[in-house]
Amino acid sequence: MQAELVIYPQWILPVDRDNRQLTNHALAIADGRIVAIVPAAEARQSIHAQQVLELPEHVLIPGLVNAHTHAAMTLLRGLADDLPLMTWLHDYIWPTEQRWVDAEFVRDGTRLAVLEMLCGGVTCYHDMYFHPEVTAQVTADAGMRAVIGMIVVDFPTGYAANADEYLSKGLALHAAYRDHPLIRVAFAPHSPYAVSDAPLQRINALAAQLDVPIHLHLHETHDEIVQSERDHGQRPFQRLDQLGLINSRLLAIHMTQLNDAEIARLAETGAHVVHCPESNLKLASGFCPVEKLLAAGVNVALGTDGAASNNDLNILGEMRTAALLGKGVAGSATAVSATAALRMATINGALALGLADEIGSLEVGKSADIVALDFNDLHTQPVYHPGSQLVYAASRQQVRQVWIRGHQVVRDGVPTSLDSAEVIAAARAWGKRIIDSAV
Ligand SMILES: CSC[C@H]1O[C@@H](n2cnc3c(O)ncnc32)[C@H](O)[C@@H]1O
Ligand SMILES: [Zn+2]
Repeated sequence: MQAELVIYPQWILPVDRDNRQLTNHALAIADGRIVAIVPAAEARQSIHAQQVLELPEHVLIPGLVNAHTHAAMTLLRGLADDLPLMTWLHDYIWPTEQRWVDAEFVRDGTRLAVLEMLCGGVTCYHDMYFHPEVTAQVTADAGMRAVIGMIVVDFPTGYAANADEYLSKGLALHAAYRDHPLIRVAFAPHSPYAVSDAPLQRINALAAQLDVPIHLHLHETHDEIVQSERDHGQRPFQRLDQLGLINSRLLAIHMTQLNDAEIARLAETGAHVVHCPESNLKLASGFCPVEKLLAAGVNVALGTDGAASNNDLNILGEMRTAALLGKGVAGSATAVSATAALRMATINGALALGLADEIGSLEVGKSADIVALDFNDLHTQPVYHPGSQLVYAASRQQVRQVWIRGHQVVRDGVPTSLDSAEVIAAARAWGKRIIDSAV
C-alpha cells in the first residue's frame, strides 16, 4: 500500500464502536484520509510512505470537537468575571459588544481562538457570533474545520437590523460555503428568550429545507424557565416543541434545567445536547444531568462556550470537568466515565453537527483529523490506561502534532498556519483599547 504519511505512536484511541485502546499500531494517511490502522509490524512490511513519523510515548486521538463557542469572545476574556449570567450579559458583555464588535474585532478574536483551539487539539468547532462571514474566512484560511452559525436575535446590532436581515446574511453565507471542504453552516438563533416565535418557525422550516443543524442556548438557568413561564405560560422547551424545533437537527446548548419528560422527549426526537460544564459552573447556571441523558440515549456533546465565560477554549480540560462533575451530579463514581467523556468530545460532537461520516473517530475512510499528545511527561506517568490518562491527567500543553484533512496545522507544538506573535499583539491592542475607553 502507498501512503503519504505513516505515524507510529505508542497508543491509538480510535473512539470506535468498541472503544478499543490500540498499542503498537500504525496509522496511514493518503489524500487527506485515513487509509489504514494496522499493527506496527505489519505496517512496516506493507505500507510504503513518503513520510514516516515515529511517535514513541505518544497517543493518537481523533481531533477534538468544540460543539459550542463564540470564538471572537477571546477578546473579552476576563473582562467581567464572577457574575451570574444575566448580570454578565446585560450589564457587561452586551454593552461592550454593541460598542466594539465589528468585522475587525471578529477577525482578530477568531484568530486568537483558532490558535488556542488548534494548539489544544481542537480540530472542529461550532460557532455562534456576529460577522460569521469573517469567522468562516479566518477559520478556512487557518486550515481549521468549523460549523459557523447563521445568527438571529430579535434586536438590532452592528451586524444586522432585524430578523430578516440576520437571515438573509446567514443564507448568503450558506450559499458561499456550499461546497467548502472545511466550513459548514448552521442556524444559530441565540435563545428562546432573544428570538420570537415567527423567526424561530422560519428558521425551522429553512433548516429542514437546507438540511442544516439549529443551534441555540436552551434552559441555561432557572431564571430562564421562570421568565418563560411568566411571559409565555410554558417552559422554553415546551414552547420550542410546539413550534416544531425539538427534532434531530437541534443542538440544545446548556440544558441545566431538565425534567424526566423533557429527557424522554429529547431521546424520542433525537435532539442533541451540548454540555458546557465550565461555563455553567463559572456563571453558577446549574448542572446538566449528563448521566441521565446518556442513559436515556440522548447524544451529548461538549462545548466550552465563549472565552468570556470559561475562560478558555480547552476541550481537553472540559472532558475532565465533565467527567468529574458528572459523577458529583449523578452521585455515582461510575457516571460519565473517561471513555464517555472522550466520546462526548469527539464522535458525539461530530454526530450532533452532522459530520460523523467525516470526523469524530479514527477509522479507515474518515478524514485525517488527528491529534498526537506526548505522554512522556511527569504529569502522565505511568500509563496504565491511556484513555484515563488522557481525560484525568493530561494537559493541552502535551498536544504536539495536529492534522486536519491530512494537513499538519500544529507541528512539534507550533502552529503552522497562523503567526502567534501577530495574533497575540492584535489581541493585546484590543484589550488596551477596550480598557482605556472604560477609564
Ligand atoms: C448572537 S451572537 C451570540 C451572543 O451570545 C452571547 N453569549 C455568550 N455566552 C452566552 C451564554 O452563556 N448565554 C447566553 N448568551 C451568551 C454573546 O455575548 C453574543 O452576544
Ligand atoms: Zn454560548
